[in-house]
Amino acid sequence: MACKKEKTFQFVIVGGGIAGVTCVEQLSSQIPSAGVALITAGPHIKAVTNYKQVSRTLEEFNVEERPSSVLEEKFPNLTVIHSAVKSLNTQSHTVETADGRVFGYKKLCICSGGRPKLLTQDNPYVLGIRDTDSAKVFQKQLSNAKRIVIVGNGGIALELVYEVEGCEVIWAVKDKAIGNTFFDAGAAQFLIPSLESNKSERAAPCKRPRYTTEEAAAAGALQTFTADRHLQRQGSGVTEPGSALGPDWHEGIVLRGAEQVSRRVSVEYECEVEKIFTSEELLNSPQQTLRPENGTWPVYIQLSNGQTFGCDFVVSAIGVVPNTEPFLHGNSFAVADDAGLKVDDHMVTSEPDVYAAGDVCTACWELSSLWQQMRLWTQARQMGWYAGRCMAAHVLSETIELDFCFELFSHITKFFNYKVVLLGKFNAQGLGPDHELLVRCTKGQEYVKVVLSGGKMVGAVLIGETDLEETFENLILNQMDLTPYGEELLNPNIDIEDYFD
Ligand SMILES: Cc1cc2nc3c(=O)[nH]c(=O)nc-3n(C[C@H](O)[C@H](O)[C@H](O)COP(=O)(O)OP(=O)(O)OC[C@H]3O[C@@H](n4cnc5c(N)ncnc54)[C@H](O)[C@@H]3O)c2cc1C
Ligand SMILES: NC(=O)C1=CN([C@@H]2O[C@H](COP(=O)(O)OP(=O)(O)OC[C@H]3O[C@@H](n4cnc5c(N)ncnc54)[C@H](OP(=O)(O)O)[C@@H]3O)[C@@H](O)[C@H]2O)C=CC1
Repeated sequence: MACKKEKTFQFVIVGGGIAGVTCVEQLSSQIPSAGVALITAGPHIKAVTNYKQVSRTLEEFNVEERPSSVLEEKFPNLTVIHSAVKSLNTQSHTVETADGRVFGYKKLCICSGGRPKLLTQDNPYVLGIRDTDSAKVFQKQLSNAKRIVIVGNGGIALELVYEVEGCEVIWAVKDKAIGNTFFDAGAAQFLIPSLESNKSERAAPCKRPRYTTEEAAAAGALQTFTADRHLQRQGSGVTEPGSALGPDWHEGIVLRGAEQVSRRVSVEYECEVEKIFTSEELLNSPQQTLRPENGTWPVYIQLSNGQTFGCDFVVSAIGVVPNTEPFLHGNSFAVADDAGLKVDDHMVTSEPDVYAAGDVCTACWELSSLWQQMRLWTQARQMGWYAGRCMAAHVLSETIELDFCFELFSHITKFFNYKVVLLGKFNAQGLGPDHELLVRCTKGQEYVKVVLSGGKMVGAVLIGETDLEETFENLILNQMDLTPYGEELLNPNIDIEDYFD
């Protein structure tokens, strides 16, 4: 880094996604006189709008892309620099941008997000979806496609298989059930019928009826309850990167292929990708598993279950890799197994005066037994906000404790047009055999799962308009012994909110 330092800022934040922007906002409001620079590779920044605290830990908000001038007008001490950081020298406390400028910092926060993991690199027929540009490329290619293969079993795959129309979708998952990142097999079973119906045919998920006996009987719901509702106690065991998209990213864009069909999804379970190849490679290969249409598709994908599918393109939805390049070179950052920058309970990396937040970092403090990191919008906002507070506190020589939002994992989202709330150890993560599950399910309406450990509630999955999130959040947070209530906990004829008031 031979160039001359242009300016030194008290705080430099790298990345204009939710983590970076929230960090900037927090710092700028807490210490308005401090010089803050936001260095970001993308042309826009992300802004949280319509923020709503749903309960103690659950939050909902929209995210908008905005010109950075909006932020600069709001915070006069902020300078936004639109260029990628190409190198960082933690010894001299400087960063160099792709356009050759060098800036000094007193404290730096890396919020450079992540990029999609790709099944193969540099294959034009394998797409990852991350930012607005990659979503546009996907949309354009889809408009001419008759068949696509989606690989992966997490958030993006769940959204795409439901949203894509006018195109046959082959969904390759490596598990026995769909949506393994968010659900167990029971929830997957509940959701699968939504995939089999046309989007236009499916009933809008209804608001949860209150289950008083009279109302249920009057509405004919009692019959539904006895026929379809199952209350079970189960045994245990069960280019320049832009900012990541987020909630409802697909709502403003048409995801339609070239066919007249509405939705046609077939799921290939328990398989991984063995090979991806072009029609020429296929025709030159001696393999025997050819299908009649072979040679007519631009790309082929061979799965470990012996099936080979031709398609217009493959979507690689297999998770994200933290964007740590090129920051690592020449520095000695401690990096976690998932390639994220390790941060402690003050969001500090292993390098002095360097913090990190959002998808790029890996939480390495002693985690609460009810919280885990997932690379989500909400956590990016919470980490960016908390990193800003920690940076300010360190400059002001104040002490700061780990924020309450890291006590309990909570996430609200929507899959297959159902509201989905995840709390705590919703999939009994890390609990071993020492837990039990209570499940209540009404076909087409709601799926409620509670995870109990030692008689206490430690997690829950709520699908549909259950209205249970606040009560369950309280039960998880207060760790009340629920043994005396047993299965009554999910009895639909008991208003649980009143029960625990
Ligand atoms: C398709 C899709 C749908 C999603 N849906 C949801 C959802 O419904 N709910 C949810 O909670 N989460 C969702 N997520 C996840 C969520 O979007 C991310 O967890 C979150 O946006 C991460 O925020 P971030 O600020 O850490 O990173 P990003 O948003 O990725 O921002 C990183 C920023 O860093 C910049 N940058 C990168 N490298 C450099 C560099 N070298 N120099 C300077 N700047 C750099 C980028 O330009 C960008 O501005 C979704 C993600 C995707 C891809
Ligand atoms: N509504 C929401 O909350 C949404 C959130 N997101 C977020 O956006 C980010 C990107 O989403 P996405 O890409 O779906 O990532 P996710 O992490 O959600 O899911 C990745 C999926 O791919 C599987 N996988 C990993 N490697 C392979 C492989 N080689 N072959 C086949 N499958 C593999 C993973 O299995 P395993 O877990 O066993 O490794 C997992 O099921 C995530 O952070 C996600 O949380 C995205 C969309 C919606």
